[in-house]
Amino acid sequence: MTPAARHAAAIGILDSWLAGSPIEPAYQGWARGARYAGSKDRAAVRDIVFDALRCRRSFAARGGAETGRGLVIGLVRSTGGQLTEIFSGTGHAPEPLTEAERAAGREPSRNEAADMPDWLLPRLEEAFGERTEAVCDVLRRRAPMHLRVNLRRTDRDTLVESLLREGIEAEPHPEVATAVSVTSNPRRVARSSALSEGLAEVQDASSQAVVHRLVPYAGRSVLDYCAGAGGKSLAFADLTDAAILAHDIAAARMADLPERAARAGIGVPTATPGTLDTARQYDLVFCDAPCSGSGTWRRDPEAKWRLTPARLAELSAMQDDVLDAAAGLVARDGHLAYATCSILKEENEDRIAAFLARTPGWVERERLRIEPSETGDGFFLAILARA
Ligand SMILES: C[S@@+](CC[C@H](N)C(=O)[O-])C[C@H]1O[C@@H](n2cnc3c(N)ncnc32)[C@H](O)[C@@H]1O
Repeated sequence: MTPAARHAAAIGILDSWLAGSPIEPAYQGWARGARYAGSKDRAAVRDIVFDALRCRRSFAARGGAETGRGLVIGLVRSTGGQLTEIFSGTGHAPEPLTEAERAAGREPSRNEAADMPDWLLPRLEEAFGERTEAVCDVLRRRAPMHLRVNLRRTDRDTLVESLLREGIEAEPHPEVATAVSVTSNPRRVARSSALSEGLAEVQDASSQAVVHRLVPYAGRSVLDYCAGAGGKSLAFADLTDAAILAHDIAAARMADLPERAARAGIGVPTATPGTLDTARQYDLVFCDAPCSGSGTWRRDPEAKWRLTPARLAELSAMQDDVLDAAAGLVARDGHLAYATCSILKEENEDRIAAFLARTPGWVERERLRIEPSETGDGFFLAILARA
């Protein structure tokens, strides 16, 4: 496919999305019909679509319309590309710009330039003050890819060498001791032998940093109460000798965990609310709570436009329920840790304040707030204990 044909494909996918289809089915619908598209074409089309999702408002302003064409015109204008080369009308390229399209388009307003829904900006300002613009700007860019070295299998330098043999360049992360930043060919990682042999797991550096901060509190037992796919359970098992139990309300989310644990040379049993022994207590109960994911919106930009005030309130109620249930499982001298990959105060500091207000006898011991940046996703962690 020519670059122009790739942009034409992205326009079609973005139009389906704007008409109400979720982005994955919209992309897959195109990909299924595009037998002529090789893996590089598919990756390039996906990149254009996701760039446009991340920068929806600013691209629509520069492109003069919130349509697939408008977003892609805005993208080309924003990135200094040649509109006449992409919109040439030849072969499978998009049609040339009309007079009206050439005349349309303007510099985005301050809110549009942040590429955030209007209702969210004041909430981000509450959390970040003068840094709000910089934080929004980070979320407009592609996310870095990080791996966690599995220390029970290898070390970071050996992992970097092993990746290089498969044409993947990577370097030690500047801040997180177990993390490696992939600097070339990230799409090869999923099928690399480093992953299939259990030398590493894909995990953002901020997720790893949260586990590092909790290692001193692990004691002899950790309950990963909202384990999901179990990335943090595996990190705990690699970094501590504590017994780890992975728990989630949805068993299906943990389906791959036993296999991943076996590959890493560790054992991580799983439980659900139906099987969890609620009479048992743990030195550390870790709640990686369901949240808006706003600290990771670079990876899932669709979610930025899908979140509503009503959904945020629903999430806050779920977060409160998780904290209440988890607190009862903490041993007398143990710790309760609450984390989200959200950057919204409502899901973070406010949830801790509400828990402490309604649950006498608990105090906050430590807090970590990680701003989304070139080095990792946004994260929040609070560590609580009985007074
Ligand atoms: C942010 S994700 C966890 C991510 C995971 N810890 C990781 O590192 O990949 C939140 C998880 O909480 C689970 N969850 C939601 N409500 C829950 C509840 N009341 N009890 C336990 N798990 C819950 C969801 O099924 C989801 O898998």
